[in-house]
Amino acid sequence: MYQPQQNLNEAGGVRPAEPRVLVVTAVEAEREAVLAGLNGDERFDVVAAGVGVAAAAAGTARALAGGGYARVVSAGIAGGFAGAAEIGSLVVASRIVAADLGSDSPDGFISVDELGFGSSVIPAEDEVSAALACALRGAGLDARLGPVLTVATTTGTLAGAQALAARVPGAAAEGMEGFGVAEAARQFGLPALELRAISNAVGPRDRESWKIGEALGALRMASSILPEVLFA
Ligand SMILES: O=C(O)c1cccc(C(=O)CC[C@H]2O[C@@H](n3cnc4c(=O)[nH]cnc43)[C@H](O)[C@@H]2O)c1
Repeated sequence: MYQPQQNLNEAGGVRPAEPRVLVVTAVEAEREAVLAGLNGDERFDVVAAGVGVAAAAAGTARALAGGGYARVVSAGIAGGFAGAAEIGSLVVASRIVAADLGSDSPDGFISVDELGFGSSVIPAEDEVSAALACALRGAGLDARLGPVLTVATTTGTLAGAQALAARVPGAAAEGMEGFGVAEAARQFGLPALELRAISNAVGPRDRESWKIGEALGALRMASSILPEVLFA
């Protein structure tokens, strides 16, 4: 994984002194889509930290340890919940929810919050996330604010999708990294937002229906809007 050195860019040149934005994706294809959208904007560092919340948190913390950042963005593809986010659309997180962080029981899921062991929700609806959703729509993109769930296992059944939608009212999208990125940012005292491009429907596993290329295209388009919003 590329480890940005705060004072030098990838070509070895001196970086701009202004606070920077760290964008964290899971895989290289997502990182390349974001970089294409940013079109060489050196105020951003983009790292592919790996799939899943542990890799996301560790990779984010590793990058932030170098200092110099003002904000963190978790970006990538995601599943969309029926009626909330269609394939090819974009979701900006109003809340970043660790939706399976807790305990199972005969009476159903018990969240870590209910267990008294911490919080599974990181609020993300601030003026910046709202401005991003607005700017995306202003650019003609299908974008909305909504809760983005982080799970350890991609949902693969209708019952699973229904259980998550009942657990998190208004759930818009499901990914596997956002809570890890946002928690690492929180521990560094930095704001975080999550931007997801929808590649598939959350529900019965149907690999053939995934539209990863379309979602990566939407992610690239959305990334081109980030500078005007994050450095307004
Ligand atoms: O089940 C499969 O065959 C399959 C094929 C390709 C990719 C997957 C993933 O689980 C990708 C996980 C990866 O992409 C994000 N993502 C995209 N859609 C979803 C989703 O519906 N639920 C959770 N995560 C999703 C995620 O952030 C990972 O980085 C499976």
